[in-house]
Amino acid sequence: MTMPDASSRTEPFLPTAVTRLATLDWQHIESDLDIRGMAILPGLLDEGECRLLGGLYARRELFRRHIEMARHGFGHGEYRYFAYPLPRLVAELRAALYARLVPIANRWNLAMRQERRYPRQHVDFLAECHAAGQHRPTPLLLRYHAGDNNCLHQDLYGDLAFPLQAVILLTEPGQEHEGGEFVLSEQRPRRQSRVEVLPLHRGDVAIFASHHRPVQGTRGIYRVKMRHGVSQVRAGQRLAAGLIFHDAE
Ligand SMILES: O=C(O)CCC(=O)C(=O)O
Ligand SMILES: [Fe+2]
Repeated sequence: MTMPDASSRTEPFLPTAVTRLATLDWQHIESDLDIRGMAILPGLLDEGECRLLGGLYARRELFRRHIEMARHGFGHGEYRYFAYPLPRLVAELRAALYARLVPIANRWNLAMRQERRYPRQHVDFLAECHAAGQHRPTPLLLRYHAGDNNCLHQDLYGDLAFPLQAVILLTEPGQEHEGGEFVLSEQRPRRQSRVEVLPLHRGDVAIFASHHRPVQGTRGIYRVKMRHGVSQVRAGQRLAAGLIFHDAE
C-alpha cells in the first residue's frame, strides 16, 4: 500500500478554493486595497479545507523550518515554513492569488515611483527571486495557544519583495479560540500610526500590503509603511496559513 502524499490529500479540495477566486468581485477588492491597504475574501476556504490545511502542521516532513517565536523576540507562538514542493492547495492558491494581485502591485509601484514591475505569472516571479538568491519557500502555517501573540512586523526576506501578501484564518474565533485578532498598522510620514483590526472568520483570506503602500493625499501620493501582527490569544488554539509571494534568501 502506498501512503497518500500531501498533494494527493489536498487535491480533492483544490478546485473549490481556487475556482471560488474567479467568482469574487475583484473591483471591490481592488478598491479596498487602494483605499485601506487590505481586503477580506470571506469564506474562500470551507471548513473541511481549513481542517485539512491546518492538519498539515503535524506533518514535519512537509516543512523546511520550525520557528519558536519567543526565541527571536517575535512574540509567542510557533510557525513552520513549508518546504518545496508545496502541498498543491498552497502552491495553486499562491499562484492564483498572485495573478489576481499583480496588476495592483505594478500600479502601486508606479504610484510610489518604484522601478520594479512584476511578471504576470507567479512562476516567472519565482524565477526572478531564485536568480537573485532568494530560493527558499515562504508559505507558512502558524499555531498559537492561550497567551500567544505575534508582534507587529513585515515579512521581507531579501531585496525582492512583492507588495501584497495573504493570510488565511483556519480556526473559528469564539469557537476554537478567543482573541488573536489580526491587526494592521499604518505609519504615515510625520503622523501617528493608525491600526485596523480585521474581523476574520475561519476560511477568510485577508490580503494586505506587506511593506509600503501608496496613499492619495491632498498634495499628491505619499507612501505609508505597513506592519501586521496578531493580538493575544486568550483561549484555545488559533491556526493560520500565510501566503507570501516572494521567496527567501
Ligand atoms: O497568524 C496570523 O494571522 C499572522 C500571520 C503572519 O504574520 C503572516 O502570515 O505573515
Ligand atoms: Fe507575517
